[in-house]
Amino acid sequence: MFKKILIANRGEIALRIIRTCKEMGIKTVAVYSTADKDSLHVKFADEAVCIGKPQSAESYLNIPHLMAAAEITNADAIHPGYGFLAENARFAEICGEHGIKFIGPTPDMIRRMGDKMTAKETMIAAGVPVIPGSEGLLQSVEEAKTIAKSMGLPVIIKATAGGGGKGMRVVWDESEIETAYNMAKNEARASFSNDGIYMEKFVEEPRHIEIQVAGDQYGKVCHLSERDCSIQRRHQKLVEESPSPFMTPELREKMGEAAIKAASAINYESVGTIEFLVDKHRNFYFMEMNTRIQVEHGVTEEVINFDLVKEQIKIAAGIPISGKNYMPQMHAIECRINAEDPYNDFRPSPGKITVLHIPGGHGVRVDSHIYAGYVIPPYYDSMVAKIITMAQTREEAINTMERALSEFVIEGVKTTIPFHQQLMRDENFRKGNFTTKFTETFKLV
Ligand SMILES: Nc1ncc2cc(-c3cccc4ccccc34)c(N3CC[C@@H](N)C3)nc2n1
Repeated sequence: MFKKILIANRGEIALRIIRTCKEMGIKTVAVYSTADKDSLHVKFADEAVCIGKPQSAESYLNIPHLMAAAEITNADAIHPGYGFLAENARFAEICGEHGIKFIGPTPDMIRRMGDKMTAKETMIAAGVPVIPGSEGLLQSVEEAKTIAKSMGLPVIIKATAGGGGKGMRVVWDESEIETAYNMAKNEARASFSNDGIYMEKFVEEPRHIEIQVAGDQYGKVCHLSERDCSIQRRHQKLVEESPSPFMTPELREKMGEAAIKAASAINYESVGTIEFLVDKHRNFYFMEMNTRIQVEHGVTEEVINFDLVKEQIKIAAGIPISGKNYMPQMHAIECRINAEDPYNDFRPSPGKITVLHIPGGHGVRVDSHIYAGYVIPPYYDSMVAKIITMAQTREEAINTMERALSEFVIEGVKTTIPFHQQLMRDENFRKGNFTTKFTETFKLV
């Protein structure tokens, strides 16, 4: 087992990883930019190293600075968290070259799943349902027109180096295809230095249901049930829950089996997530595979009573997984609380927290790094807390969330708490009647 882990991240996920390391008796090294010198993860870690200026490129994305921090503290492993370098194959490779264990899958797995067309081809070969579309990357506008004609509109053009909604264009009319093709290609080249694009039939009003998976170094793979992440705004998840209100035992069985096929196809090693689109007829299609621990991993932890970060560290240390699959024993809902103004187009609202009261009580988990007097920096993403509530039924979990949100006091900055309070009271939400289009018609009053 590792003696010392450097956490190459900040905020709540850095704190989350430090907590599990402490329980495992593993020493921790925090890294921080000059803007994060007063952050909680710095205070909770056994050691802390300043790795540079506030801009991520000068600090949390700066591989030489991170490797130097790992060397001088003699860390034997690095946990990347999510975001930043968590899915950067080159970073994983460099860790290996320095004899430091990257806590995650191999660079090859990261690279293959990071290329969306390669990921899709891998899934087709594994017999996992994928969304109908072009075979391989589009080679010309003419080809795009031919495929769109044969599939019927609407279609969606995606960047193979994109993901998470970046580099996607939905086409509703044949006349738009040429423009959409050229713009998608140019945007992909500009954003990802890779202009590979492909086309799919657009699945209208889908749900986004993802399956948590884990695999060890010995070829064993399991699934740890689903999360419904359909409530999103501009591809930013806002609310996640498990079990999905749209799930049936048969669908869970089939999606779990498909997720295991997907992970087994690449001999997956670490924790990961298989994202599916589910249409109104409960047909499901592989969308993407995430090779990292995700923001919303706590929802799964609470419904199956399991520490996913501990599992990820044990897998990296070569410990075999049990291989058993897990089904939800509870209902859990997570609201992401961002320092943004929901009455002003969710504009970021950094600044000093003058008054703070964190909710508690039965069925409430809050993962957060903020404290009274903490100054939320403007340089990083705006999430300041995740409230997770769990209960025997979905209705009770929603009621507990409403109660917890009403207790949550954050003064000095604006937050999305009012948005979530209204969402919990929304009739369609309470009925589980929502798709990824939900927020397009949900207006905060
Ligand atoms: N063929 C096909 N049809 C519908 C889709 C719908 C989504 C999607 C998924 C989740 C939220 C969305 C919000 C607006 C537009 C699209 C989505 C989607 N995503 C969004 C980000 C990435 N995970 C892939 N891919 C799609 N692909």
